[in-house]
Amino acid sequence: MSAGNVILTGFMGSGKSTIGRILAKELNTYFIDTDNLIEYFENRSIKEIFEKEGEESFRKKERYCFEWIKNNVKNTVISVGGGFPVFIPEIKEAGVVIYLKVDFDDILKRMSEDEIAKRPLFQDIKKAKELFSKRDNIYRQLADYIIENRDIDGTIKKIKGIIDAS
Ligand SMILES: Nc1ncnc2c1ncn2[C@@H]1O[C@H](COP(=O)(O)OP(=O)(O)OP(=O)(O)O)[C@@H](O)[C@H]1O
Ligand SMILES: O=C(O)C1=C[C@@H](O)[C@@H](O)[C@H](O)C1
Ligand SMILES: [Mg+2]
Repeated sequence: MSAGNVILTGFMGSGKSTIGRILAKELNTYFIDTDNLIEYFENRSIKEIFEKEGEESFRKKERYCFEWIKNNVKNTVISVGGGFPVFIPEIKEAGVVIYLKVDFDDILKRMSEDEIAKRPLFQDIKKAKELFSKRDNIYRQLADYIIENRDIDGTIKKIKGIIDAS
């Protein structure tokens, strides 16, 4: 990867973690997932953080993560949490931002019950859908590139094209 970091954004279940991990391997570079990083630093799950301390506290931890990444991380594929760009609109300062846009119904089809259980803001499907609609605009505005409704291979191919051209 020639330039700095590649940052994947999008709603819960849009594939940021899955795609990011594969992409980093294929590019032979580093991979960071902010949700995993927070769980590692805290030695507990996001679900537990939300339950014990609430969302606001989680967002502070994301902010800390962002500052750390901005100051210390280069040439890395970074998958951020679904709300990360919403609460940290300066996200572009840390790299090229790619929004993985997937329709809500497709997200629902691909998420298992176990995966839904790990996501505190996905417990009520109606509320999750409203959140999805509210956030789409924000993701779009903060993205350098948008990739819509592709399978895993197609998404990775597109991202590689973006990296090669930049
Ligand atoms: N392009 C894709 N096509 C089909 N299924 C996918 C695709 N990308 C990811 N998946 C599947 O969707 C599920 C959720 O993906 P993933 O955990 O990567 O989402 P995420 O964007 O990181 O979500 P979160 O913001 O909650 O961390 C996984 O089971 C994954 O295998
Ligand atoms: O969309 C969100 O706000 C979230 C998405 C997940 O990746 C986690 O960061 C957490 O569950 C919150
Ligand atoms: Mg993820």
